[in-house]
Amino acid sequence: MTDFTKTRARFRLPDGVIYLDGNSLGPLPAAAAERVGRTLEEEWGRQLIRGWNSAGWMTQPRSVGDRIARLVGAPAGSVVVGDTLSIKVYQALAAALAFNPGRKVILSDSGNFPTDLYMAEGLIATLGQGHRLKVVEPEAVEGAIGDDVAVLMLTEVDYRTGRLHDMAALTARAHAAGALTVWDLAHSAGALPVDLLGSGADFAAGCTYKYLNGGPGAPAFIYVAPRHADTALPALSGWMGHEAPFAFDRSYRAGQGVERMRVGTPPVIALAALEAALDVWDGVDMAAVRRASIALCDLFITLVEAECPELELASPRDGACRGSQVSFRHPQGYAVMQALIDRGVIGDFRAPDVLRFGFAPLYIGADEVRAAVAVLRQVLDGRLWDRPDYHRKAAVT
Ligand SMILES: Cc1ncc(COP(=O)(O)O)c(C=O)c1O
Ligand SMILES: Nc1c(O)cccc1C(=O)C[C@H](N)C(=O)O
Repeated sequence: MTDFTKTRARFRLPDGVIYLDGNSLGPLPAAAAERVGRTLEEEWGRQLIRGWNSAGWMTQPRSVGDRIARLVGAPAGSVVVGDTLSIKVYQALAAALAFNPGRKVILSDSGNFPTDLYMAEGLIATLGQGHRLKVVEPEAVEGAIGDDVAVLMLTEVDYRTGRLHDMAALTARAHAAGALTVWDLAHSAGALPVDLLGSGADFAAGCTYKYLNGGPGAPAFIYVAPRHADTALPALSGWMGHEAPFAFDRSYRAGQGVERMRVGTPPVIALAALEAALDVWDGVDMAAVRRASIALCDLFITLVEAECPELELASPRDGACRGSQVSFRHPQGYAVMQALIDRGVIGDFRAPDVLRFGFAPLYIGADEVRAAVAVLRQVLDGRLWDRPDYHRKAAVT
């Protein structure tokens, strides 16, 4: 039984804040500062270069990968950590395309996060082999999986609306059509149970700074299905993915299994913060997280629709079809969100008009949902959003 009052106590959240933006950046785990401090003082400070061996820095990408694997339904040894999600999407897509050389279409949807589509376009240009990115509406994906598709590349949970794709069904459909799959789990890992092995996914990648709470700039992870791990082509053939990095061979030989998806030096200090964040997940049951997340999101929808009829639901109503976030539209969405943030309710805004609220049961409960809706009601009733400074867009929204 997961006790969410205990997990809540393991985060440091400022007083007076209701944090509904863990779908963009998770909060600070209370143990992170001490853990990072230890890496700085005891490991870097005292062990110096010896830390690569004695503090386990060099093997951390795999050991941390194994801890994430448990949370996304992947076997130990199939996940490795490093780089950014954009890089990991590129690597996964490149490897998937190389398995299907006779086909030229990468199929994705308009709900995908732009960086995934940009990286696909960049890869297509680099390869120069006549590939084409086909982007359809999310509802049209299944019907668009034809015999020209090399790779189906999707983000499981839509960053704007929270709409959830059926990973197992779409993967099966892609495989039946002779395509491979690449799944972006940015809004899935730590948000809902993911069954990478059971769904048959070929490749997946995700970030650790959202629901996993690894901190700003925390490294990404990549999953390679065990059946592909020793043959997948590592497009970014950096020395850390080499079979023997310290042999300093002139020629590249891909490392064993998922190790070949490593590129360069691991971000040791960021990995220390991520380790502290993953400690909170030890013993947490993803099924319990999912139940609590759906209950919180359902409560939020019910209260907002009852008390704030000027907002229009932009997320699926059925919890089973949604990630762990709820979005509403309002023509003055940006200003409304600034007014909320000023009053301690932190969500975010996605253009053109989406107010986005993430619900992470590890540190958010029903009382906070009720309090957040009461503040939202005040902001709308009093037109508290109607202030010139609330309309001036910041660089990062
Ligand atoms: C679905 C998705 N993919 C990728 C990214 C970004 O990846 P990166 O860590 O490279 O900035 C995000 C969010 O920033 C995202 O929501
Ligand atoms: N990665 C981010 C960043 O570096 C700055 C600000 C926001 C982000 C995000 O993660 C945004 C997020 N992927 C989204 O769903 O919009």
